[in-house]
Amino acid sequence: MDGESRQPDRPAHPGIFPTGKRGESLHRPGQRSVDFPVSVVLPAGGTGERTGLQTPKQFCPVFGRPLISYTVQAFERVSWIKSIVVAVAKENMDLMKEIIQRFQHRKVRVVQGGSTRHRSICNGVLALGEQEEQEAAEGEPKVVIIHDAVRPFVEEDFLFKIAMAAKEQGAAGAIRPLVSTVIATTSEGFLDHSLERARYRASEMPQGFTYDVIRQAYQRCTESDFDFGTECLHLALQYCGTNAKLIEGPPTLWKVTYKRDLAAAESIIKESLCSSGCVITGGSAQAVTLADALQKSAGALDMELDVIPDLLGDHSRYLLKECNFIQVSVNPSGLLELESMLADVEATNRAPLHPLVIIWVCLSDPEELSVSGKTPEFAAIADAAAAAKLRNILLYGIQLYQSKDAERWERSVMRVTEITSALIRERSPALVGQLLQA
Ligand SMILES: Nc1ccn([C@@H]2O[C@H](COP(=O)(O)OP(=O)(O)OP(=O)(O)O)[C@@H](O)[C@H]2O)c(=O)n1
Ligand SMILES: O=C(CO)[C@H](O)[C@H](O)COP(=O)(O)O
Repeated sequence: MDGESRQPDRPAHPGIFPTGKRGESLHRPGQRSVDFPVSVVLPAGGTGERTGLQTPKQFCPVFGRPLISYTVQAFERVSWIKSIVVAVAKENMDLMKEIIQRFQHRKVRVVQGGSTRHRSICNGVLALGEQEEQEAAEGEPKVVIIHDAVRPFVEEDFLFKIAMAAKEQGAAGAIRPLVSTVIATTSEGFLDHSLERARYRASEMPQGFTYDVIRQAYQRCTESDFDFGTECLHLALQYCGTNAKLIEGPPTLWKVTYKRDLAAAESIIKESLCSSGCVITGGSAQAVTLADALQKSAGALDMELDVIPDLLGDHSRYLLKECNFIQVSVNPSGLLELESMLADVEATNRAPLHPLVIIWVCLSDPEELSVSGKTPEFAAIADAAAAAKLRNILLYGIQLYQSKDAERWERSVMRVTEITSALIRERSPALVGQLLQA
Protein backbone atom coordinates (compact mmCIF):
# COMPACT_ATOMS: atom_id res chain seq x y z
CA MET A 1 0.00 0.00 0.00
CA ASP A 2 1.60 3.21 -1.15
CA GLY A 3 1.23 6.26 1.01
CA GLU A 4 -0.38 9.64 0.65
CA SER A 5 -1.47 11.48 3.81
CA ARG A 6 -0.27 8.50 5.82
CA GLN A 7 -0.78 8.68 9.54
CA PRO A 8 1.58 6.99 11.95
CA ASP A 9 -1.14 4.80 13.49
CA ARG A 10 -3.90 2.96 11.76
CA PRO A 11 -7.03 5.01 12.35
CA ALA A 12 -9.63 3.98 14.87
CA HIS A 13 -13.17 3.29 13.87
CA PRO A 14 -15.79 5.05 12.41
CA GLY A 15 -18.48 7.07 12.37
CA ILE A 16 -27.30 6.90 -9.31
CA PHE A 17 -26.20 6.68 -10.58
CA PRO A 18 -25.46 7.64 -10.05
CA THR A 19 -26.35 5.79 -13.11
CA GLY A 20 -25.56 6.24 -16.76
CA LYS A 21 -25.07 9.40 -18.71
CA ARG A 22 -26.76 12.72 -18.13
CA GLY A 23 -30.50 12.47 -17.91
CA GLU A 24 -30.50 8.68 -17.98
CA SER A 25 -31.53 8.31 -14.38
CA LEU A 26 -35.23 8.47 -15.25
CA HIS A 27 -34.94 6.08 -18.16
CA ARG A 28 -33.13 2.90 -17.21
CA PRO A 29 -31.66 1.06 -20.15
CA GLY A 30 -33.32 -2.23 -21.06
CA GLN A 31 -32.94 -4.77 -18.29
CA ARG A 32 -30.75 -7.76 -19.02
CA SER A 33 -31.63 -11.17 -17.87
CA VAL A 34 -29.22 -13.78 -16.57
CA ASP A 35 -30.46 -17.34 -16.24
CA PHE A 36 -28.01 -18.49 -13.56
CA PRO A 37 -27.66 -17.44 -9.95
CA VAL A 38 -25.24 -14.57 -9.34
CA SER A 39 -24.07 -13.48 -5.89
CA VAL A 40 -21.80 -10.62 -4.90
CA VAL A 41 -19.04 -10.23 -2.33
CA LEU A 42 -18.15 -6.69 -1.31
CA PRO A 43 -14.93 -6.50 0.73
CA ALA A 44 -15.38 -3.58 3.12
CA GLY A 45 -13.09 -4.53 5.98
CA GLY A 46 -10.33 -1.99 5.41
CA THR A 47 -9.43 1.08 7.43
CA GLY A 48 -8.84 3.47 4.53
CA GLU A 49 -5.47 4.54 5.86
CA ARG A 50 -4.54 6.43 2.70
CA THR A 51 -7.43 8.88 3.14
CA GLY A 52 -5.85 10.08 6.39
CA LEU A 53 -9.36 10.13 7.89
CA GLN A 54 -10.49 8.52 11.12
CA THR A 55 -13.54 7.00 9.46
CA PRO A 56 -12.91 4.14 6.99
CA LYS A 57 -13.76 5.54 3.55
CA GLN A 58 -16.59 3.06 2.92
CA PHE A 59 -18.48 4.61 5.84
CA CYS A 60 -17.75 8.25 4.97
CA PRO A 61 -20.95 10.17 4.26
CA VAL A 62 -21.70 11.51 0.80
CA PHE A 63 -24.85 13.66 0.96
CA GLY A 64 -25.65 12.15 4.33
CA ARG A 65 -25.37 8.57 3.12
CA PRO A 66 -22.34 6.28 3.64
CA LEU A 67 -20.36 5.53 0.49
CA ILE A 68 -20.92 1.79 0.88
CA SER A 69 -24.67 2.26 0.67
CA TYR A 70 -24.26 3.66 -2.87
CA THR A 71 -22.21 0.61 -3.84
CA VAL A 72 -24.74 -1.77 -2.32
CA GLN A 73 -27.53 0.02 -4.14
CA ALA A 74 -25.68 -0.27 -7.45
CA PHE A 75 -25.89 -4.07 -7.09
CA GLU A 76 -29.27 -4.24 -5.42
CA ARG A 77 -31.06 -2.56 -8.29
CA VAL A 78 -29.84 -5.28 -10.67
CA SER A 79 -32.72 -7.74 -10.73
CA TRP A 80 -30.61 -10.80 -11.63
CA ILE A 81 -28.29 -10.36 -8.63
CA LYS A 82 -29.69 -12.57 -5.94
CA SER A 83 -27.63 -11.85 -2.85
CA ILE A 84 -24.83 -9.62 -1.60
CA VAL A 85 -22.38 -10.43 1.18
CA VAL A 86 -20.51 -7.52 2.74
CA ALA A 87 -17.36 -8.31 4.72
CA VAL A 88 -16.60 -5.70 7.39
CA ALA A 89 -14.26 -5.49 10.37
CA LYS A 90 -15.70 -6.96 13.56
CA GLU A 91 -16.02 -3.52 15.19
CA ASN A 92 -18.10 -2.25 12.25
CA MET A 93 -20.61 -5.07 11.97
CA ASP A 94 -23.26 -3.23 13.98
CA LEU A 95 -22.66 -0.06 11.99
CA MET A 96 -23.11 -1.97 8.72
CA LYS A 97 -26.32 -3.55 10.01
CA GLU A 98 -27.61 -0.08 10.92
CA ILE A 99 -26.81 1.14 7.41
CA ILE A 100 -28.69 -1.79 5.90
CA GLN A 101 -31.70 -0.99 8.02
CA ARG A 102 -31.61 2.77 7.58
CA PHE A 103 -31.28 2.66 3.81
CA GLN A 104 -33.58 -0.32 3.42
CA HIS A 105 -31.15 -2.62 1.68
CA ARG A 106 -32.82 -5.94 1.03
CA LYS A 107 -30.37 -8.41 -0.46
CA VAL A 108 -27.47 -7.89 1.93
CA ARG A 109 -25.84 -10.11 4.55
CA VAL A 110 -22.93 -9.00 6.75
CA VAL A 111 -19.98 -11.24 7.58
CA GLN A 112 -16.82 -10.55 9.49
CA GLY A 113 -13.89 -9.41 7.37
CA GLY A 114 -10.25 -10.41 7.79
CA SER A 115 -6.93 -8.72 8.38
CA THR A 116 -6.27 -8.36 4.62
CA ARG A 117 -8.46 -7.82 1.60
CA HIS A 118 -7.99 -11.42 0.42
CA ARG A 119 -9.01 -12.71 3.84
CA SER A 120 -12.14 -10.53 3.80
CA ILE A 121 -13.08 -11.70 0.31
CA CYS A 122 -12.44 -15.32 1.28
CA ASN A 123 -14.78 -14.97 4.28
CA GLY A 124 -17.45 -13.58 1.98
CA VAL A 125 -17.00 -16.37 -0.57
CA LEU A 126 -17.19 -19.06 2.12
CA ALA A 127 -20.31 -17.45 3.56
CA LEU A 128 -21.95 -17.90 0.17
CA GLY A 129 -21.07 -21.58 0.41
CA GLU A 130 -24.19 -23.14 1.75
CA GLN A 131 -26.37 -21.20 -0.57
CA GLU A 132 -24.21 -21.94 -3.62
CA GLU A 133 -23.91 -25.63 -2.85
CA GLN A 134 -27.65 -25.86 -2.58
CA GLU A 135 -27.99 -24.24 -5.99
CA ALA A 136 -25.33 -26.54 -7.43
CA ALA A 137 -27.42 -29.49 -6.29
CA GLU A 138 -30.10 -28.22 -8.61
CA GLY A 139 -27.55 -28.33 -11.43
CA GLU A 140 -27.40 -24.59 -12.07
CA PRO A 141 -24.22 -22.74 -12.97
CA LYS A 142 -23.29 -20.00 -10.55
CA VAL A 143 -21.14 -16.92 -10.55
CA VAL A 144 -19.70 -14.76 -7.80
CA ILE A 145 -18.92 -11.12 -8.53
CA ILE A 146 -16.29 -9.53 -6.31
CA HIS A 147 -16.25 -5.76 -6.09
CA ASP A 148 -14.52 -3.30 -3.76
CA ALA A 149 -17.05 -1.55 -1.53
CA VAL A 150 -15.30 1.71 -2.33
CA ARG A 151 -16.06 1.70 -6.07
CA PRO A 152 -19.63 2.98 -6.04
CA PHE A 153 -20.17 3.66 -9.75
CA VAL A 154 -20.69 0.29 -11.33
CA GLU A 155 -23.31 -0.14 -14.03
CA GLU A 156 -25.60 -3.06 -14.81
CA ASP A 157 -24.37 -3.38 -18.39
CA PHE A 158 -20.81 -3.87 -17.25
CA LEU A 159 -21.79 -6.30 -14.49
CA PHE A 160 -23.64 -8.29 -17.14
CA LYS A 161 -20.52 -8.54 -19.29
CA ILE A 162 -18.45 -9.67 -16.32
CA ALA A 163 -21.03 -12.23 -15.19
CA MET A 164 -21.40 -13.73 -18.67
CA ALA A 165 -17.65 -13.90 -19.27
CA ALA A 166 -17.09 -15.40 -15.81
CA LYS A 167 -19.64 -18.10 -16.51
CA GLU A 168 -17.99 -18.95 -19.82
CA GLN A 169 -14.33 -18.66 -18.87
CA GLY A 170 -14.38 -19.35 -15.13
CA ALA A 171 -12.95 -15.88 -14.37
CA ALA A 172 -13.28 -12.35 -15.75
CA GLY A 173 -12.05 -8.95 -14.65
CA ALA A 174 -12.24 -5.27 -15.47
CA ILE A 175 -9.18 -3.52 -16.85
CA ARG A 176 -8.27 0.08 -17.66
CA PRO A 177 -5.39 1.57 -19.64
CA LEU A 178 -2.46 2.66 -17.48
CA VAL A 179 -2.26 6.41 -16.91
CA SER A 180 1.41 6.31 -15.87
CA THR A 181 4.31 4.12 -16.86
CA VAL A 182 5.21 1.39 -14.36
CA ILE A 183 8.88 1.25 -13.42
CA ALA A 184 10.93 -1.00 -11.19
CA THR A 185 13.38 0.60 -8.79
CA THR A 186 16.61 -0.69 -7.34
CA SER A 187 16.95 -1.03 -3.57
CA GLU A 188 19.00 2.18 -3.65
CA GLY A 189 16.14 4.07 -5.25
CA PHE A 190 17.41 4.18 -8.85
CA LEU A 191 15.65 3.15 -12.00
CA ASP A 192 16.03 -0.55 -12.65
CA HIS A 193 13.79 -0.93 -15.67
CA SER A 194 10.49 0.29 -17.05
CA LEU A 195 7.58 -1.60 -18.57
CA GLU A 196 6.26 -0.91 -22.03
CA ARG A 197 3.10 0.88 -21.06
CA ALA A 198 1.01 -0.14 -24.08
CA ARG A 199 1.41 -3.82 -23.17
CA TYR A 200 0.08 -3.48 -19.62
CA ARG A 201 -3.28 -2.67 -18.10
CA ALA A 202 -4.50 -1.66 -14.65
CA SER A 203 -6.58 -4.36 -13.01
CA GLU A 204 -9.80 -2.91 -11.62
CA MET A 205 -13.00 -4.25 -10.20
CA PRO A 206 -15.53 -5.87 -10.62
CA GLN A 207 -14.24 -9.36 -11.18
CA GLY A 208 -16.36 -12.44 -11.66
CA PHE A 209 -15.68 -16.12 -11.03
CA THR A 210 -17.59 -19.33 -11.10
CA TYR A 211 -18.10 -20.25 -7.49
CA ASP A 212 -15.95 -23.38 -7.77
CA VAL A 213 -12.98 -21.47 -9.18
CA ILE A 214 -12.89 -18.75 -6.55
CA ARG A 215 -13.54 -21.16 -3.67
CA GLN A 216 -10.80 -23.54 -4.81
CA ALA A 217 -8.40 -20.66 -5.39
CA TYR A 218 -8.81 -19.58 -1.78
CA GLN A 219 -8.66 -23.16 -0.48
CA ARG A 220 -5.36 -23.78 -2.31
CA CYS A 221 -3.53 -20.46 -1.92
CA THR A 222 -0.80 -19.86 0.64
CA GLU A 223 -0.69 -17.70 3.79
CA SER A 224 1.66 -15.43 1.88
CA ASP A 225 -0.96 -14.98 -0.86
CA PHE A 226 -3.51 -14.12 1.81
CA ASP A 227 -1.23 -11.59 3.46
CA PHE A 228 0.50 -9.93 0.51
CA GLY A 229 -1.50 -10.77 -2.62
CA THR A 230 -3.59 -8.11 -4.31
CA GLU A 231 -5.07 -9.95 -7.28
CA CYS A 232 -7.91 -12.49 -7.22
CA LEU A 233 -7.48 -13.17 -10.96
CA HIS A 234 -3.93 -14.26 -10.24
CA LEU A 235 -5.12 -16.79 -7.64
CA ALA A 236 -7.57 -18.23 -10.17
CA LEU A 237 -4.77 -18.65 -12.70
CA GLN A 238 -2.15 -19.99 -10.33
CA TYR A 239 -4.32 -22.38 -8.33
CA CYS A 240 -7.06 -23.36 -10.79
CA GLY A 241 -5.35 -22.83 -14.14
CA THR A 242 -8.16 -20.47 -15.11
CA ASN A 243 -7.18 -17.68 -17.49
CA ALA A 244 -9.45 -14.73 -16.85
CA LYS A 245 -11.18 -12.93 -19.69
CA LEU A 246 -10.26 -9.22 -19.40
CA ILE A 247 -12.82 -6.57 -20.29
CA GLU A 248 -12.11 -2.86 -20.54
CA GLY A 249 -14.38 -0.95 -18.16
CA PRO A 250 -15.40 2.69 -17.92
CA PRO A 251 -13.25 5.22 -15.99
CA THR A 252 -15.93 5.52 -13.28
CA LEU A 253 -14.83 2.11 -11.95
CA TRP A 254 -12.00 3.87 -10.18
CA LYS A 255 -11.42 3.14 -6.50
CA VAL A 256 -11.89 5.78 -3.79
CA THR A 257 -8.43 5.70 -2.26
CA TYR A 258 -7.45 9.21 -1.15
CA LYS A 259 -9.43 11.95 0.55
CA ARG A 260 -9.76 13.85 -2.72
CA ASP A 261 -11.50 10.80 -4.25
CA LEU A 262 -14.35 11.25 -1.77
CA ALA A 263 -14.83 14.80 -3.07
CA ALA A 264 -14.74 13.46 -6.64
CA ALA A 265 -17.34 10.79 -5.75
CA GLU A 266 -19.55 13.49 -4.26
CA SER A 267 -19.27 15.60 -7.36
CA ILE A 268 -20.19 12.65 -9.64
CA ILE A 269 -23.21 11.86 -7.46
CA LYS A 270 -24.22 15.50 -7.40
CA GLU A 271 -23.96 15.79 -11.15
CA SER A 272 -26.24 12.82 -11.63
CA LEU A 273 -28.75 14.05 -9.04
CA CYS A 274 -28.94 17.43 -10.73
CA SER A 275 -29.27 16.44 -14.33
CA SER A 276 -32.93 15.50 -14.35
CA GLY A 277 -36.29 16.26 -12.83
CA CYS A 278 -39.97 15.69 -13.19
CA VAL A 279 -42.48 18.55 -13.61
CA ILE A 280 -46.00 17.86 -12.38
CA THR A 281 -48.68 20.11 -13.85
CA GLY A 282 -51.93 19.03 -12.24
CA GLY A 283 -53.38 19.17 -15.75
CA SER A 284 -54.44 22.84 -15.93
CA ALA A 285 -53.76 24.44 -19.30
CA GLN A 286 -51.77 27.33 -17.81
CA ALA A 287 -49.62 25.01 -15.73
CA VAL A 288 -48.95 22.82 -18.77
CA THR A 289 -47.87 25.87 -20.78
CA LEU A 290 -45.51 26.94 -18.02
CA ALA A 291 -44.16 23.39 -17.59
CA ASP A 292 -43.48 23.10 -21.33
CA ALA A 293 -41.66 26.44 -21.27
CA LEU A 294 -39.59 25.28 -18.28
CA GLN A 295 -38.78 22.02 -20.05
CA LYS A 296 -37.55 23.93 -23.09
CA SER A 297 -35.41 26.40 -21.16
CA ALA A 298 -33.94 23.65 -18.91
CA GLY A 299 -32.06 22.24 -21.90
CA ALA A 300 -29.90 25.35 -21.94
CA LEU A 301 -28.82 24.51 -18.38
CA ASP A 302 -28.03 20.89 -19.26
CA MET A 303 -31.00 19.64 -17.30
CA GLU A 304 -33.58 17.17 -18.61
CA LEU A 305 -37.16 17.60 -17.39
CA ASP A 306 -40.05 15.19 -17.92
CA VAL A 307 -43.54 16.74 -17.80
CA ILE A 308 -46.40 14.68 -16.36
CA PRO A 309 -49.90 15.62 -15.15
CA ASP A 310 -49.74 13.77 -11.82
CA LEU A 311 -48.09 10.92 -9.93
CA LEU A 312 -50.93 8.47 -10.49
CA GLY A 313 -51.01 5.20 -12.43
CA ASP A 314 -47.98 4.64 -14.62
CA HIS A 315 -46.52 8.00 -13.51
CA SER A 316 -46.15 6.69 -9.96
CA ARG A 317 -42.91 5.06 -11.15
CA TYR A 318 -41.26 8.47 -10.75
CA LEU A 319 -41.77 8.12 -7.00
CA LEU A 320 -39.39 5.17 -6.97
CA LYS A 321 -36.57 7.02 -8.71
CA GLU A 322 -33.97 9.35 -7.32
CA CYS A 323 -35.95 12.22 -8.79
CA ASN A 324 -36.29 15.96 -8.22
CA PHE A 325 -39.92 17.10 -8.40
CA ILE A 326 -41.23 20.44 -9.59
CA GLN A 327 -44.90 20.96 -8.87
CA VAL A 328 -46.36 23.74 -11.03
CA SER A 329 -49.53 25.26 -9.63
CA VAL A 330 -51.84 28.04 -10.63
CA ASN A 331 -53.57 30.02 -7.92
CA PRO A 332 -55.75 29.36 -6.01
CA SER A 333 -55.48 25.57 -6.20
CA GLY A 334 -51.74 25.69 -5.64
CA LEU A 335 -51.35 24.75 -2.02
CA LEU A 336 -53.78 21.87 -2.26
CA GLU A 337 -51.84 20.40 -5.15
CA LEU A 338 -48.61 20.75 -3.24
CA GLU A 339 -50.10 19.02 -0.20
CA SER A 340 -51.43 16.19 -2.32
CA MET A 341 -48.10 15.75 -4.04
CA LEU A 342 -46.26 15.65 -0.68
CA ALA A 343 -48.77 13.04 0.49
CA ASP A 344 -48.03 10.92 -2.63
CA VAL A 345 -44.31 11.07 -1.93
CA GLU A 346 -44.87 10.15 1.69
CA ALA A 347 -47.18 7.28 0.77
CA THR A 348 -44.36 5.49 -1.02
CA ASN A 349 -43.02 4.93 2.49
CA ARG A 350 -39.52 4.91 1.10
CA ALA A 351 -36.75 6.59 3.02
CA PRO A 352 -35.17 8.82 0.37
CA LEU A 353 -31.53 7.89 -0.12
CA HIS A 354 -30.60 11.51 -0.67
CA PRO A 355 -32.45 14.57 0.50
CA LEU A 356 -35.28 14.73 -2.03
CA VAL A 357 -35.76 18.14 -3.64
CA ILE A 358 -39.30 19.36 -4.27
CA ILE A 359 -39.83 22.78 -5.78
CA TRP A 360 -43.23 24.34 -5.79
CA VAL A 361 -43.59 26.79 -8.67
CA CYS A 362 -46.61 28.97 -8.10
CA LEU A 363 -47.99 30.99 -10.96
CA SER A 364 -49.84 33.96 -9.45
CA ASP A 365 -52.03 36.71 -10.68
CA PRO A 366 -50.35 40.11 -10.11
CA GLU A 367 -53.74 41.48 -9.00
CA GLU A 368 -53.53 39.22 -5.96
CA LEU A 369 -50.40 40.84 -4.62
CA SER A 370 -51.42 42.32 -1.28
CA VAL A 371 -50.33 45.74 0.03
CA SER A 372 -47.58 44.11 2.11
CA GLY A 373 -46.34 42.29 -0.98
CA LYS A 374 -46.84 38.98 0.81
CA THR A 375 -49.36 36.36 -0.25
CA PRO A 376 -50.70 33.60 2.05
CA GLU A 377 -48.35 31.21 0.24
CA PHE A 378 -45.39 32.63 2.19
CA ALA A 379 -46.60 31.21 5.50
CA ALA A 380 -47.96 27.99 3.99
CA ILE A 381 -44.75 26.99 2.24
CA ALA A 382 -42.72 27.63 5.38
CA ASP A 383 -45.01 25.33 7.40
CA ALA A 384 -45.07 22.60 4.75
CA ALA A 385 -41.28 22.76 4.39
CA ALA A 386 -40.69 22.42 8.14
CA ALA A 387 -42.78 19.23 8.19
CA ALA A 388 -41.20 17.88 4.99
CA LYS A 389 -37.67 18.43 6.26
CA LEU A 390 -38.27 15.85 8.97
CA ARG A 391 -38.77 13.33 6.16
CA ASN A 392 -35.54 14.25 4.39
CA ILE A 393 -37.39 16.37 1.81
CA LEU A 394 -36.08 19.82 0.92
CA LEU A 395 -39.06 21.92 -0.11
CA TYR A 396 -38.57 25.28 -1.82
CA GLY A 397 -41.02 27.67 -3.42
CA ILE A 398 -40.77 29.96 -6.42
CA GLN A 399 -43.44 32.46 -7.23
CA LEU A 400 -43.84 34.07 -10.60
CA TYR A 401 -46.49 36.38 -11.97
CA GLN A 402 -48.42 36.00 -15.15
CA SER A 403 -47.59 38.57 -17.77
CA LYS A 404 -49.04 39.33 -21.17
CA ASP A 405 -45.76 40.91 -22.21
CA ALA A 406 -44.06 38.02 -24.08
CA GLU A 407 -40.53 39.22 -23.43
CA ARG A 408 -41.17 39.68 -19.74
CA TRP A 409 -42.82 36.26 -19.51
CA GLU A 410 -39.88 34.58 -21.22
CA ARG A 411 -37.47 36.28 -18.81
CA SER A 412 -39.52 35.08 -15.84
CA VAL A 413 -39.56 31.50 -17.13
CA MET A 414 -35.80 31.52 -17.63
CA ARG A 415 -35.40 32.92 -14.14
CA VAL A 416 -37.56 30.11 -12.68
CA THR A 417 -35.41 27.58 -14.53
CA GLU A 418 -32.19 29.13 -13.25
CA ILE A 419 -33.44 29.22 -9.65
CA THR A 420 -34.71 25.62 -9.97
CA SER A 421 -31.37 24.43 -11.28
CA ALA A 422 -29.51 26.28 -8.50
CA LEU A 423 -31.80 24.87 -5.78
CA ILE A 424 -31.39 21.30 -7.08
CA ARG A 425 -27.65 21.72 -7.43
CA GLU A 426 -26.97 23.36 -4.08
CA ARG A 427 -29.62 21.62 -1.95
CA SER A 428 -29.19 24.43 0.54
CA PRO A 429 -30.89 23.82 3.88
CA ALA A 430 -30.84 27.60 4.44
CA LEU A 431 -33.30 28.23 1.60
CA VAL A 432 -35.76 25.52 2.62
CA GLY A 433 -39.28 26.94 3.02
CA GLN A 434 -38.49 30.18 1.19
CA LEU A 435 -40.81 31.48 -1.49
CA LEU A 436 -38.40 32.98 -3.97
CA GLN A 437 -39.55 35.52 -6.52
CA ALA A 438 -38.85 35.03 -10.22
N1 LIG B 1 -8.60 -6.14 5.56
C1 LIG B 1 -9.23 -5.59 4.52
C2 LIG B 1 -8.62 -4.57 3.75
C3 LIG B 1 -9.35 -4.02 2.71
N2 LIG B 1 -10.59 -4.44 2.45
C4 LIG B 1 -11.41 -3.79 1.41
O1 LIG B 1 -10.81 -3.89 0.13
C5 LIG B 1 -11.23 -2.81 -0.68
C6 LIG B 1 -10.06 -2.20 -1.43
O2 LIG B 1 -8.97 -1.99 -0.57
P1 LIG B 1 -8.27 -0.60 -0.27
O3 LIG B 1 -8.68 0.45 -1.21
O4 LIG B 1 -6.82 -0.85 -0.12
O5 LIG B 1 -8.91 -0.22 1.15
P2 LIG B 1 -8.21 0.00 2.54
O6 LIG B 1 -7.35 -1.17 2.87
O7 LIG B 1 -9.30 0.33 3.47
O8 LIG B 1 -7.35 1.32 2.25
P3 LIG B 1 -5.85 1.64 2.70
O9 LIG B 1 -4.99 0.68 1.91
O10 LIG B 1 -5.66 3.05 2.31
O11 LIG B 1 -5.78 1.40 4.18
C7 LIG B 1 -11.91 -1.81 0.25
O12 LIG B 1 -13.32 -1.84 0.04
C8 LIG B 1 -11.54 -2.29 1.62
O13 LIG B 1 -12.52 -2.00 2.63
C9 LIG B 1 -11.15 -5.48 3.21
O14 LIG B 1 -12.29 -5.88 2.95
N3 LIG B 1 -10.46 -6.02 4.24
O1 LIG C 1 -7.59 -3.26 -8.26
C1 LIG C 1 -7.44 -4.31 -7.68
C2 LIG C 1 -7.91 -5.54 -8.36
O2 LIG C 1 -7.03 -6.53 -8.38
C3 LIG C 1 -6.85 -4.29 -6.35
O3 LIG C 1 -6.20 -5.42 -6.05
C4 LIG C 1 -7.91 -3.99 -5.33
O4 LIG C 1 -8.73 -2.94 -5.69
C5 LIG C 1 -7.29 -3.76 -3.97
O5 LIG C 1 -6.74 -2.56 -3.81
P1 LIG C 1 -5.51 -2.40 -2.82
O6 LIG C 1 -4.39 -3.23 -3.37
O7 LIG C 1 -5.25 -0.94 -2.86
O8 LIG C 1 -6.01 -2.91 -1.52
